[in-house]
Order: sequence, then C-alpha cells, then structure tokens
Amino acid sequence: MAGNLVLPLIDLAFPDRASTAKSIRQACADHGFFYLVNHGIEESFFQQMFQESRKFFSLPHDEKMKLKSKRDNLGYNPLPSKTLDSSSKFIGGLREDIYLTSAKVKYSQFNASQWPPEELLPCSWRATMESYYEKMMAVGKNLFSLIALALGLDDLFFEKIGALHETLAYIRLLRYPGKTPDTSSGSLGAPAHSDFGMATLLLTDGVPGLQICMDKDKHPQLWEDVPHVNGALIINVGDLLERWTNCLFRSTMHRVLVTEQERYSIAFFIDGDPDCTVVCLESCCSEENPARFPPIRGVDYLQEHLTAIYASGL
Ligand SMILES: O=C(O)CCC(=O)C(=O)O
Ligand SMILES: [Fe+2]
Repeated sequence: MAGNLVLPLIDLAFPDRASTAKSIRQACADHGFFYLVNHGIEESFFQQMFQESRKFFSLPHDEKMKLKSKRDNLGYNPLPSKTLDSSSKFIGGLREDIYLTSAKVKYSQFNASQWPPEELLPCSWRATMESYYEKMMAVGKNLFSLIALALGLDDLFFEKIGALHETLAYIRLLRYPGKTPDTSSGSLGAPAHSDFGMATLLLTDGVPGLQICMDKDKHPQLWEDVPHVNGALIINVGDLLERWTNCLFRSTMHRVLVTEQERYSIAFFIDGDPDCTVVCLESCCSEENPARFPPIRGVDYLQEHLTAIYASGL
C-alpha cells in the first residue's frame, strides 16, 4: 500500500539559520527524511556523476567482479545471480552497487576503496568521485552545524567533539536494472532497512521506487512513495544520530521497489569519526527521559556494521 507523502523541504538559501534549524528539528523528529535545496552543488555536477556511474556499471561483468567487495574491503556488489536464489526473493535486493571512500579517511580498515583501473576508466573518473566526496562533506558539515543548532548546541558542536573531524563517509553508486521477465514477484530493489550511520545524503535520477515506512510496528505496514524533487538531495537520519538524540530524531525505515525502468541513485553516508564516542546528548535526556542506549565508541559500532557490509554486500 502506498500513501501520498509530503516531506519537508529545507532551503539552505534561507538567511535565518535559527529558523532553518528549527525546521530541521521538526523534519528529523517527524519524518527522519527531508529534501535539501540550495545546498550549493550544481545540477550539472549531479548529471556528471550519473554519467560516470553509468560508465562504471557498463563495464564488462568480469572487470567489475575484479573489484568485488571482500571480507576486508569495500567494492563492487553484483546483481544477485538467478541460480543463487531460486526461491521468491533476492535477499540483498535486485541491484548492483559499488562503495567508494576517500584515502583521507583514517584507519586502513575503513578506507579500503577499490578503484577501477585507468585502462578501463580514465583518472578523471576517480577525480570526479573524489570531488563529489569533498562537496558532499562540505554540505554535510553545514547540515550538521544546523543540526547542532536544532539540538540547542553550539553550531560547531559535532566538529568540536571530533564527530566530523576525520569522519568516515562513503559514496555508494547504485544501479537498479528494473523489471526483467524473470523478476520474481515480491523481489525488492533494496530491502527494508534503516541506515546505520549519522546521516545519508541521497541523490536519485527521478525514476520512482524509494518508499518510507513511518511506523514499522504497524500492521499492515504503510509504505509511502518519496516523490522526486529536481535538484534536491534527500536527507535521512541514520541510527547513530537517532542514538545521539535518544530517539528524538528518527532513523526511518525505507526500501526501493523493483522499478519499471532502470534506476540510478547515489548515496553518501556520513558515519562519524571512529575515535568519537557516541553518547546521548544532554539536551535529549532528563530524569523522566533517561538515555536509552549506553555510550559506544564509534570504532566498535562502525566495525560491527562495516564487517556485515563487507561480508554480505548489504
Ligand atoms: O536507491 C535509493 O534510493 C536508496 C538507497 C538506500 O537506501 C541506501 O543505499 O541505503
Ligand atoms: Fe538506505
């Protein structure tokens, strides 16, 4: 079942930061999802990213498989093989993807990107990805300064405590091939999940498919389509930010349906600094509303989740 969803839209060009912060607080508490416009990234650069993404996914299967994600590094995750799952559903989703990160990320266990060799894609391909990484980090830092204000904190709070200092962030290029004659009913492009990091900045190509479920405990679950807004990034709160805020901000479950057409999207995950301890913010707990989660070191939390991603390509 899909309802009609109107998500909040946050305009970064609006000069009154206090009022923007207030709107972000409302959006994160109500939906955990919102659109971000006037974020400073040119539409032409987004189009270039989609072109580069197409180039990658158009490479021969064998070449992409040389970059396959392994137990200890990030990389390419192929489309599920038909023979692998003859039952009704592909566990990992009907899509292929590649995770990339910046060499600047500290700790070698977290920065192990596998770049396509230059004979296949020119060095400008990698440069475009690195430039996207830098631009998205800049948007992310601006966003987190507003999130800090939204939580009644100094706007540099997350920078000062080191949560964004040498933060771990990932680009994930995604391709959903769309319906094929042998797509099983019940298959999903991306299974229902919440993102485990602090926040995700998502770019989609306009082909529908993304849905959110505001109340995962309700039966039957209500899945609502997230309409496309040209030029906007879709921002969603991740589990770590939900944890910092003692569930004031919601890490909302979402999924992608198998689409009629081929669909491309690009997710940018901001996962926090491995050295930073995630502990309930003072402004989000009280005697009547005590902290729901114990403090956790970023490295322990991230290691657990990344190991699962490395191992299974989730
Ligand atoms: O492709 C999309 O629109 C969503 C992707 C997503 O949810 C994810 O990569 O975590
Ligand atoms: Fe997600």
